[in-house]
Amino acid sequence: MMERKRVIVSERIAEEGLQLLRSELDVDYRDGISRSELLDIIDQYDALIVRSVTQVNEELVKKATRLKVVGRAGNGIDNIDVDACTRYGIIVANTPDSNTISAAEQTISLLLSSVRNTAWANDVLKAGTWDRKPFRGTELYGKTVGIVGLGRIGSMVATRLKAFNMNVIAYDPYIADERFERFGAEKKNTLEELAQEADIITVHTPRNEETMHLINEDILAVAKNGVGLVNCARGGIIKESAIIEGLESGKISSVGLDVFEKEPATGNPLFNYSRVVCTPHLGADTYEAQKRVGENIAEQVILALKGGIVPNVVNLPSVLSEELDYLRPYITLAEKMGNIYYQVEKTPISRVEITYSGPITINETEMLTIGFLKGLLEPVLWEKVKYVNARLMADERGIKIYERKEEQSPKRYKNLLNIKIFNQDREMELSGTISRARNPLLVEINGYETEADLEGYVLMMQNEDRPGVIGTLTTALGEAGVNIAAMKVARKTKGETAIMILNVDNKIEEDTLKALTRIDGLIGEPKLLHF
Ligand SMILES: NC(=O)c1ccc[n+]([C@@H]2O[C@H](COP(=O)([O-])OP(=O)(O)OC[C@H]3O[C@@H](n4cnc5c(N)ncnc54)[C@H](O)[C@@H]3O)[C@@H](O)[C@H]2O)c1
Ligand SMILES: O=C(O)CC[C@@H](O)C(=O)O
Repeated sequence: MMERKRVIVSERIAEEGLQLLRSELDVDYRDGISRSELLDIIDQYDALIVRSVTQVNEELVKKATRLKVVGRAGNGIDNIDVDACTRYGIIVANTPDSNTISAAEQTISLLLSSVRNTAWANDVLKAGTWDRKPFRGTELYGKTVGIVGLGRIGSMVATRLKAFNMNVIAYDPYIADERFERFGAEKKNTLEELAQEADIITVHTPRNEETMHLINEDILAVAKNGVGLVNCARGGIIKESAIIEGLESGKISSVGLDVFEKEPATGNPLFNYSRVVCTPHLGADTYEAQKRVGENIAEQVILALKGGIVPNVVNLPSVLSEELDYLRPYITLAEKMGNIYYQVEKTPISRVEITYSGPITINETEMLTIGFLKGLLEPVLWEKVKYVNARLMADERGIKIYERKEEQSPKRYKNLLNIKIFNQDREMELSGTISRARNPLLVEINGYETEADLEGYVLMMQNEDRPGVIGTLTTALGEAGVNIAAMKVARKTKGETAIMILNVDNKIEEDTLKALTRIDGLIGEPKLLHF
C-alpha cells in the first residue's frame, strides 16, 4: 500500500476539516505546538495547516524539506512569508471567502457595541451598579461611515450599514469606480478626505508595509471631533499609540477592536479605556465560518498533495473554479508541449514566444504559461519545478518569455497554443490544441502539420520522403517487440524531408533506437519522448 502523506495542523481548526483530512492523509493535530518543537519536526510533513499565530517564515521553510503546501485556515497571510515559500516551491493556499460574512458581522457588532457603550455598561451592571448616565450613546442613523478598503469584507460592511441608513463613503485606491457604485459607497480620493467627513472609520485592508499605521496621528488630526474607530482587520492598521492619544484628548469617542499590534494581546494599555470594546481576534470565530474554513482548507491541501491546481493558491494566479475546470486540459497541453524541448534538444533557451489564440483568450492564461514552463524545465530540473516556482526558475535561467493573445485562431482548430522556443542558433515551433475527447494534441512541429497525442511514449524522427522507409522502420520496431499504437507522417513538399511521430505502447531500448539510425532513409537520431 502507498504510504499516506502527512499533514501537521498547528492551530485549532474545525472537526469537519480534520475529518476530511483524515480521510486521505495522516493527520498530526497539534493545536498550540511550541515553535521549537515545530521547527524540530517540520521535516516529517508534506503539508502544514496554520491560522494566524504560526509564523511560516524562512527559518521554518528551510527546515521543511518535505513540505509541499502550507494551508492557511483563514484569510490574512501576514504570518506567512509567501516569497520564501515560493522560492522553496511550496504552495500557499488560503480560504479568503469562507469567513468574510463572520468578519463583516463582527465589525457591525463592534461598531454597535462601541457607539452604545454596551460592553462597558454590561461590566458596570454586573458589578452591581444600576446607572445610565455614563453610557449615553449615538445613533448610526444618518451618520457617515468611512470604509478604508472596499474589498470582500469592506463591501459587506457597506451593504449592511446601508440598512441602518448610514451614508457610506470609502477610500480604496486599488479598485475600479464601478465597485464603489455597486456597493453604494461614495468614492474618496484620499484618506484625509475620508477622515474629514466620517463619523466612524472602519478599516478593512490587508496589513502590509503600506497599511501599517495607515490611520495615525496625522489622519486623526483632520478627523471629526468625537470620531469612532473600528478595526476588525489587522492590528496596527490603526496605530495604537495614536488611539490612546485621541482617547485622552477626547478626539476619539468610541473604539471597537478585534485585532492588536501584538497578539496574543494581554495587558494592552487600550484595555484601560472604558470606551474601547475589545475581542480577542474573534472575527472568524463562528461555527459557520470555521466549518467552511476547515473543510475548504482540507480540500485544498488534499488537492495540492495530489499535484492538482488548487483554487485559492496565493503564490499562483487565482482562477475561479469553473474557469479552472475549463482551463485544466489546456494547462496539461501547455505542460506537455513544454516537455518536448529538452527531450529533443540540449541547448539552453534564450527566449520563448507564446501565442494563445481563440476563445480561450477570454480567460486568464497565466496558468497555461506557468504550466508550459513547468513542463519545459522538468526534464532538466526534475523534482524541483512546480507550478508555484516555474516562472521563478525560468527567470533564474535567463529565459525571457513573451506572451500574446489573438482572438481568432489562425488554423482550423478553435483554440490554439503556438510556442516558439529560441536557442542560440535555432528555433523550435510547436502548435497544440485539445482534441474532442479533451486530450492534448500536437498539431504542428517546425512547420510540419500533424495530429499527435502527447501521451505515453512518443517516437519522433525525420525521414526522406520516398517509398520503403516507413515499411522498414515499422518492421524493425515490430521485430524489436515494439507495438505501434498510432503513427502520423507529415511533409511540407513531396520528395523532401518528412517527419514521423509514432505513439508506441512501451519504452524502446537504447540499442533498438541505435539500430534505427542505420535504416536507410531515416535522417539523424530518432528521439523517444515520454509524457
Ligand atoms: N478579524 C478577523 O478575524 C478577520 C477575518 C477575516 C479577514 N480579516 C482581515 O480583514 C482584512 C480584509 O480582508 P478582505 O477579505 O476584505 O480583503 P480583500 O483583499 O478582499 O480587500 C482588501 C481591500 O483593501 C484595499 N487596500 C489595499 N491597500 C489599501 C490601502 N493602502 N488603502 C486603502 N485600501 C487598500 C484593496 O484594494 C482591497 O480592495 C484583512 O486584513 C484580513 O486579514 C480579519
Ligand atoms: O482565526 C484566525 O485564524 C484569524 C482569522 C482572520 O483574521 C483571517 O484573516 O482569516
